[in-house]
Amino acid sequence: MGSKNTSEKPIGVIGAGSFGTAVSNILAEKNQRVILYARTAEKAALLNSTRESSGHKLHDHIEVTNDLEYIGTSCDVIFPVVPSANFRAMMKELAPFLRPYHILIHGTKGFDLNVDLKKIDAQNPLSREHVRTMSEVIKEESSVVRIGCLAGPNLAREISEKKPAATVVASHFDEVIRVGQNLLKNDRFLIYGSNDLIGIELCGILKNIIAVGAGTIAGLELGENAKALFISRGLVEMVHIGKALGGNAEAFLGLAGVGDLVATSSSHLSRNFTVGNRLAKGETIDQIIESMEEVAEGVKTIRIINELSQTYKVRCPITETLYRIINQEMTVGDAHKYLMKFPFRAEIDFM
Ligand SMILES: NC(=O)C1=CN([C@@H]2O[C@H](COP(=O)(O)OP(=O)(O)OC[C@H]3O[C@@H](n4cnc5c(N)ncnc54)[C@H](OP(=O)(O)O)[C@@H]3O)[C@@H](O)[C@H]2O)C=CC1
Ligand SMILES: O=C(CO)COP(=O)(O)O
Repeated sequence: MGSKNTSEKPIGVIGAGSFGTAVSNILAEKNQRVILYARTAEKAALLNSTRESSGHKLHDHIEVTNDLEYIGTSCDVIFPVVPSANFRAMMKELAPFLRPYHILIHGTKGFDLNVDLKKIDAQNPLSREHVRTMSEVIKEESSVVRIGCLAGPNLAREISEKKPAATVVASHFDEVIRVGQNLLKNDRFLIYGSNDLIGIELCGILKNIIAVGAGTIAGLELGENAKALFISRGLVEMVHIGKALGGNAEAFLGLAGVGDLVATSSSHLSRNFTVGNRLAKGETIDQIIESMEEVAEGVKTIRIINELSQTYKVRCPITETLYRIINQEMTVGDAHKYLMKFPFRAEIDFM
C-alpha cells in the first residue's frame, strides 16, 4: 500500500443494496470506519437519517455518501457491490478518483455484456470477447492493479442476522487476499483465499442459473431427490461452461462453487431461486422482474450462457431449457420432463 496505512483509513463500499449493506456492516463491526456510496443524494440523506438500508440496520461506523470522489480520495480499499448491469457505468464514474495504490474487491455475481444480445445470431455469435467478469471491467476501466472478488454462500439477510457463514476472497495478489481476510473475518464469518480469480467469479455468476432452476423444482413440489439431482447436474454444467470461459474445475468444488450453489438453490432468501419458484407458479419473467425490487442476476446470465454454450459447443441442457422457459417456448412442467429424458453420458466427466 505504499506509505499509506490501510487501518487508519476508512473502507469504501459502493452500492447500498442488500449485499453492499451487509458487507458494510461486517466491516464496521470491526471498529472500521466505512463510507457507503448510495446512487443518489436523496438516498444517501435518507439512509443517513433512518440508519437503515435495504431492510438492514446501518452500523454507527457507517457514513453514507453520494460522492464518489470522497470515496476515492478517502479510501485505499473499496468494495464495489453493484449489479453487473450497472457496474461498468459505475466504474467509469469512479475511475478518475482511483490510483494504482487502490485495492478493489468486488462482490458482484454477474457478467458485463458489451454487445446487444438482439444483434447476436449465427453469423455474429456471442463470444468471450463480448462478455466480461467484474474484475476484467475494473482492469479495463481504471488504473487499479490489485483486484479481487468476494464470493461464497452469503445470503445477505442471514449475514445481517449475524448467522455463521464463510466466503472466498480471490485475487492474483496474496496481498489482496490478506487485506480482505483482515477486514472481513470475525468469529462467525470465515474467509478463505484463492488465486483463481476468474474461476471464483465464474462460480458466483453461474450458480445463479442453477438456483433459478432449483426454484422451479421447489415451485412444482418435485421433492428433495429431484432437487439433489438438479443441483448435482447443475454443478457439472457449471464446470463445463466455466472451463470454456477460463475457470478451473477446482474452484467449482469449493465454497464459492458448490457451497453457494447449495445455499442459493435451497433458499427462498435467494432472488434467483425465487424467480424460478414464481415461474413454476405460472408467472412470466416480465411479471416477476417488474415486481422485484432487488436484482436477480441469473436471468441475464441464462441468456448469455445460452449463447456462449452454442458458440463454444458446450452441452448446457439446464441453461438451454431455462432459456426456453423464460422465453415462454416451454412450460416449466414440460422442461422437467424433457430434462429427465436427456441423454447424459458419464456422471462425472470433468476430473
Ligand atoms: N443479496 C445477496 O444475498 C448477495 C448479492 N450478491 C451480489 O451483489 C450484487 C448486488 O446485489 P444486492 O446488493 O443484493 O442488490 P440489490 O438489488 O439489493 O441492490 C443493488 C444496489 O445497487 C445500487 N446501484 C445500482 N447501480 C448503481 C450505481 N451505478 N452506482 C451505485 N449504486 C448502484 C442500487 O441503487 P438504487 O437503490 O439507487 O437502485 C441498489 O442499492 C449482485 O451482483 C448480487 O448477485 C452477492 C452475494 C450475496
Ligand atoms: O449470491 C447470493 C448468496 O450467496 C445471493 O443470491 P441471490 O442473488 O439469488 O439472492
